[in-house]
Amino acid sequence: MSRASATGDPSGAPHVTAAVLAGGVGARMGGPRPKQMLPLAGRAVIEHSVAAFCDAPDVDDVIVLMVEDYLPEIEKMVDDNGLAKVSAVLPGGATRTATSCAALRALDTRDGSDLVLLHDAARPLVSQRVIADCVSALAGAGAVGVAVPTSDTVIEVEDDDSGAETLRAVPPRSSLRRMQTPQGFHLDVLRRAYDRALADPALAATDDCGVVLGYLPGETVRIVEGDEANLKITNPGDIEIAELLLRQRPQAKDRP
Ligand SMILES: Nc1ccn([C@@H]2O[C@H](COP(=O)(O)OP(=O)(O)OP(=O)(O)O)[C@@H](O)[C@H]2O)c(=O)n1
Ligand SMILES: C[C@](O)(CO)[C@H](O)COP(=O)(O)O
Repeated sequence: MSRASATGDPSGAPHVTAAVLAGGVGARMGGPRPKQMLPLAGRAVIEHSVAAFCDAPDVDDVIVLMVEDYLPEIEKMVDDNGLAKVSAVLPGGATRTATSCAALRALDTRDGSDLVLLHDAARPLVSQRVIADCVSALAGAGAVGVAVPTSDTVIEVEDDDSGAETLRAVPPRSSLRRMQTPQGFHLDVLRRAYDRALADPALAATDDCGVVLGYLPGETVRIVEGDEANLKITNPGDIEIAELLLRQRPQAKDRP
């Protein structure tokens, strides 16, 4: 697999774009504003997410896909905070999948050998280790997911004839993981997967690695170790948990 750069990087490393997906309204969180705009330790949730990729040495530029009404606020956030790697702030789509497609469209003119990392804006605690591991793993795979083991037993359920939920299956826990983001791709791989997925009227994806698995069956999706702290702000109370996790994290100046 070639790592040659279409962008003329003298090191030969491919160009890496991070796309921060922030097109959701945060229905489960509730409240007047999307959850990615909530304050977390003095910054908006989305600012933590964007800053993490701006700080990542492997990442060349960052695009942000945001709920349309909030685009001016995000542009101001980028300017006010010197988030200089942000190259575009664009509208997201009506579903997460549509927002991933909007990110792909924004990268239409890029070379297929470029790399893209798709990340939930709602995961503000993503670490530099996870970002670096995701990029490194793309040297050996067309797609990379980030996942953690599950300490709970995960079950499958179904409704019985009366509509009551019942247990259908208990898959072996040792092979189960909980998927996180970022998820990384060679751009040509993600393009081919979505070309096929969008032609399928039954498309129902909850993440982008799943689209590659489902529509490009021959493509390896490597899984690298995620981080329990890389939680997805989803429900009321999650901001408070993220605040606690952030307090435990060593400050940049104290890191070895
Ligand atoms: N139309 C959408 C829906 C979701 N997302 C993004 O995908 C990530 C994960 O989605 P989720 O946690 O489901 O966010 P929401 O859709 O905002 O939440 P909810 O389902 O509770 O409305 C979030 O960063 C969210 O902003 C997106 O970019 N575009
Ligand atoms: C992509 C994801 O974060 C992986 O765990 C998750 O599937 C997003 O789901 P959501 O319902 O859009 O939050």
